[in-house]
Amino acid sequence: MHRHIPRSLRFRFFAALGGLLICAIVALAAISSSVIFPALQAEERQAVKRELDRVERSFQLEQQQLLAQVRDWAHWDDTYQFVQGDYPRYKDVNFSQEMFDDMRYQLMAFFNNAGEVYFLAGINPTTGNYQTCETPNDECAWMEPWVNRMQSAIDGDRADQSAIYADQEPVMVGSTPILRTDKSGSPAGWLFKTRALDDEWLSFMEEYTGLPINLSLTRQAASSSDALSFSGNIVHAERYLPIYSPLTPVSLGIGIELNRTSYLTSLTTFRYVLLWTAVLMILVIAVVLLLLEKIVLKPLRLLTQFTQQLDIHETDVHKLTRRSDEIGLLSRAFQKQFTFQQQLNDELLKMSTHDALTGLPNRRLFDQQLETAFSDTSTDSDSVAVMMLDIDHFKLYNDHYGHPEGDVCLQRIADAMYSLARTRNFFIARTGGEEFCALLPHISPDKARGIGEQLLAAIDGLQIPHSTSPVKPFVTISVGIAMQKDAKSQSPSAVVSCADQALYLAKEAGRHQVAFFSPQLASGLTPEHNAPQ
Ligand SMILES: Nc1nc2c(ncn2[C@@H]2O[C@H](COP(=O)(O)OP(=O)(O)OP(=O)(O)O)[C@@H](O)[C@H]2O)c(=O)[nH]1
Repeated sequence: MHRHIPRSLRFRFFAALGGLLICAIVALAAISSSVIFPALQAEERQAVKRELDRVERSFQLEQQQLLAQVRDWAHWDDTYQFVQGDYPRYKDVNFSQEMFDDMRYQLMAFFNNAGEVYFLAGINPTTGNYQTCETPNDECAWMEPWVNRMQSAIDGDRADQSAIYADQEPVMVGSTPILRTDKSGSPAGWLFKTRALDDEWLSFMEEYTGLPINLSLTRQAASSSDALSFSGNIVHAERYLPIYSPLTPVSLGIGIELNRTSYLTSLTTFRYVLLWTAVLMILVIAVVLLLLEKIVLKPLRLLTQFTQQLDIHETDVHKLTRRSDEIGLLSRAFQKQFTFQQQLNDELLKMSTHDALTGLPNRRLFDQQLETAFSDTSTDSDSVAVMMLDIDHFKLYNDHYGHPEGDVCLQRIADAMYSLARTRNFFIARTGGEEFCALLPHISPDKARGIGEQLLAAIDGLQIPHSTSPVKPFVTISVGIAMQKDAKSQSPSAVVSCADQALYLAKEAGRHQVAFFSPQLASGLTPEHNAPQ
């Protein structure tokens, strides 16, 4: 029988491990969202910053190179003489459209030591033609805003540096005072070179850095942090570099576009790891539950059935008691306890149904057997005989030989009766002090009488001396027999009463004899002897 236990160990383990699993998954999710995903994002931002740093360094390198080229030209005796009017062929010898194209210059401006324009040469941004002028007017009017910025830099003592001018399209500028080759003496003027930060320059930078770059001008101060925006697999990053402007704050934004492959791959890998960790945890817990069920819970259920003495198969008991673990120990302890309890029960049962002195069944068992025998009687011709046997003058025996000797006498008589009962297959019990009862099912009156006489003879055969007996010099018994059909009601107690009356008749008739109950004989009895017991 399988009983439902409301809060079984299986339920508790399932709840505990299930709870543990949920906690672990929640913890994994929390760690992911609070630590790992931010770490991955920070790593991506670091990678973007490294790329922006690289682009900024390339930009600065370009500025330094331009400044170095300006200084190379400005610290040269030829240039020195040129701005002092001593070398008129200088411009024809050194300047050409090819040189400007090769060096990616847009404008070269020479100023005398009074800060006035001395000579201008450049590539017209509209026509792409090479032009030289003495002043930024007429066809060289496009140079004017730059020239003004350059002159204000000379006035502001900011003419020995690299800078970005962003009044129109942004340009990179390098400027320095014009000196002799050995840098002796005072400056003869200033030389400025500009390089347009146009599409051509951007293609050059892209080739140089390996990144798509774009530039933008923002009319606000440069911020210290980079601006990042994400769209799909692409991250757009922009860094703002400060540009000197006399009027409004302006900054130059250098933008790059990066593929997020590395970040997205890490994210996918991590999600994959998370998923498999969760699946693995579920699998481990399922296996743990299965093992628990097989190794602990099922044997425990069997043990519970075993301890409750429910219907449990012998092989299962064998399996339980053969185990070498704690369940095996418990099972063996229970088995030992059960065996001990069984023995105790058997002993108690025997004590409650048997007589301690003679070992014969007692009155209680006799009454049970009597009920059974009567209910088993199937036909009218089938009958049960009840026999009552009593030791003659046993009081005298006790008085003469003593009570202990009386006990021995009782035991010997009981043994003799039991031997005969076993061979003749009937039931015998000690129902009182020196009184015995026999129960003989499916027997005829003649055969019952025969058994009664055999019992009488068996006791005679013991030849237990009884010197004070008025009957014989040895211990004798009297026997009263009644058949089931003798009693009107044919109830077990009525038949016993009849047998008792028959015994009384045997005693009255001189003892040491077998008497049969008959209604005629019974009518001569005193009323108290006729009364059923
Ligand atoms: N030794 C011993 N004596 C017992 C035991 N049970 C009963 N007796 C004795 O049996 C005697 C029965 O005496 P009575 O009932 O007067 O019967 P009786 O002396 O046998 O006389 P009748 O039955 O008329 O022949 C009593 O003396 C009881 O003490 C027992 O277990 N051991």
